[in-house]
Amino acid sequence: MSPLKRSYVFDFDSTLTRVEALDVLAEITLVNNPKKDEIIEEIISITNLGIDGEISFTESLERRIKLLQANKADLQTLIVQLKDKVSHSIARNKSFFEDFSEDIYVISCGFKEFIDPIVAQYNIPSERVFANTFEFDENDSIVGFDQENVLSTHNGKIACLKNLNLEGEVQVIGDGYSDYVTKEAGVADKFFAYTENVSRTKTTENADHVVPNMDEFLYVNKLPRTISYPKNRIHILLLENVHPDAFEKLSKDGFTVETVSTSLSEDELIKKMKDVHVLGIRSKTQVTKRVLDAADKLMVVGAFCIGTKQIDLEACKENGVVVFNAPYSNTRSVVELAIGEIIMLMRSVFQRSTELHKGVWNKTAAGSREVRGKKLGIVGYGNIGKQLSVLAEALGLDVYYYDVEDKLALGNATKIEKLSDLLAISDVITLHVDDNAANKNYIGADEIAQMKDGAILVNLSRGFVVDIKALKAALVSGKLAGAAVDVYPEEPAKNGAFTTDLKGLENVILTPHVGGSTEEAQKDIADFVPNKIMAYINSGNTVDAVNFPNIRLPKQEKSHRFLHIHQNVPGVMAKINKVLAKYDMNITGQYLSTDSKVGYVITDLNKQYNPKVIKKLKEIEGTIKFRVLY
Ligand SMILES: NC(=O)C1=CN([C@@H]2O[C@H](COP(=O)(O)OP(=O)(O)OC[C@H]3O[C@@H](n4cnc5c(N)ncnc54)[C@H](O)[C@@H]3O)[C@@H](O)[C@H]2O)C=CC1
Ligand SMILES: O=C(O)C(=O)COP(=O)(O)O
Repeated sequence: MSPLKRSYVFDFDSTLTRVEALDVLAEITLVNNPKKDEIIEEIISITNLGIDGEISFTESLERRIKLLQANKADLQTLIVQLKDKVSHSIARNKSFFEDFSEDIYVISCGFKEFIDPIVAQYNIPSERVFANTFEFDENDSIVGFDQENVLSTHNGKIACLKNLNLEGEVQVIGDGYSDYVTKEAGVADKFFAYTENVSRTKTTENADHVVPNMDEFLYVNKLPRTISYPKNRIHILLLENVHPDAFEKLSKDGFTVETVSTSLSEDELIKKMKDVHVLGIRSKTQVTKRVLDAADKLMVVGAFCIGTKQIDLEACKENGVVVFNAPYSNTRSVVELAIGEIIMLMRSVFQRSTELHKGVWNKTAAGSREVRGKKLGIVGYGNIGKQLSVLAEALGLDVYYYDVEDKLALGNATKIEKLSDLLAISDVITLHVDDNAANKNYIGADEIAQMKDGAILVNLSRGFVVDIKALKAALVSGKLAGAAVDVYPEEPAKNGAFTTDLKGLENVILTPHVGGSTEEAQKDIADFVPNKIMAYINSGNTVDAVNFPNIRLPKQEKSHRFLHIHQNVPGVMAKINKVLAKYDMNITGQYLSTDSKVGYVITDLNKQYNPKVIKKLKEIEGTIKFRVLY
């Protein structure tokens, strides 16, 4: 059976290019006109009236041309600009236009003078471009257009297509109502509403398919494409009020992104995970084995924070799910809050403030001390502990630290070998250990007893690190002069009611886990984590993954990329390469990295592949996940 003959009829403005060409021409011709903005606004509104069918197209064209005051030289400038404004996914799939050139037509109510040179780059010859033509006067000024051309008239595209009488299935791809009506009139078999640049309800609600880009169009039609699976089909779920920049960035890259402002319970999450490819969370959402087992399509979890113990990292690995976090973005914010709280506690500022709020003036120096010269004991000298060390020293604090790992002292900080020694000498103890479960109740009654009388405790790490009952007892008895607590053993999934045993105690600063909640930190995280997610989804790069072998293989031109995640058992690589050899595939790059449980291999191949090879690779025993990138 011969393959179905198809003709592909593309619109030009806002479909093949990201812009309406006459709007761009207006920007060029009106550059020095004091009424430029007003006129451009008028042109845009006339353009839209015409596209939506509110006024006749001829009228829209006449009115716009009059306002434009353009000439031939302006058209040259326009062409140069339009060459840079081809729709991204069209440019990405240039080979489709080259390979299917004979079946591709452009029917536009724009003008051949600027369309021809743009689409010629895509191998579409002038004879398959149907559009209007300008009329010029003796000074090369544009004074009108060829009124005989059907495309200058209302519903001109219908007449044009009818005249062409194209063979086979006629598919029209465009963003405007005038494109849709070809289907309605029966001269097109299928209408694809193209929404990469603009989405018009009147067009999308009537379409056979709404295609957000060329990848989706090619996917729906089972045509060759540069991306094997259109990104708009990749569903990203962002929980816990992740900064909106993440939504922007990921949507702009073509993914379908859904946001939820709160965390979700295990059962709620399980219900949602069926169609989720990428999950973004912060410190609250528990990504358990049950959640992962319900998430067949899941490829990545992005922790938009530092801590990752809320995620079952081993189960992720076993399911071939890569986890990224943002290890640095919010560290400075935590450090600044710690410094501020240490000063506030040393000065008893919250007591004085609370008294005054209640109408009591209590001017006193009792229990109010400078930080200068006091001993600060940092427990956990990691990314946060180290930065705090430097800033605290600049304030005149005498810095000591204890870490289970051998960490180099920054500045004049002094390393202490035993926690008990650090507890005994410090005026302020601040906790910055990691979220490892082994740190549960790390600071309990015994440790507090070892602290100086009247010392201060700050916890911005994890709630379970401190035994809250022991802390309360020490604050009530006066053993400790104050505390700042940002994190709690149990934290709510969303904003609202909350209580803790520490509520109501004097000189205790309570904050709702906001150590890393600054605009700067959240913005930076919303840049950092999406970059990691995109690098993995788009090219297979796992550098900086917290649970996975780290690989980056530079992109190679004109190659296909296969990603294979498998159990790390002997012989899998040999089997992969045997399958590739059997199907005569030429490997141009291959990189394998393993850890004790999984192996991850990226293979680049420079030949068209037989689809059977994919099936065979998926069938290899021990395969966890397999993906073709391009
Ligand atoms: N309150 C908030 O909003 C935020 C809290 N955090 C929490 O802050 C903590 C520290 O973060 P980073 O400095 O980025 O982590 P990190 O991993 O860079 O440093 C942690 C350090 O603690 C040390 N450590 C672990 N257990 C220890 C123990 N029992 N005794 C002594 N040292 C120990 C480690 O060796 C490491 O040097 C983490 O728990 C993180 O989740 C981080 C950001 C925001
Ligand atoms: O980065 C971390 O580990 C934090 O504790 C901050 O978490 P959050 O993003 O504020 O839920």
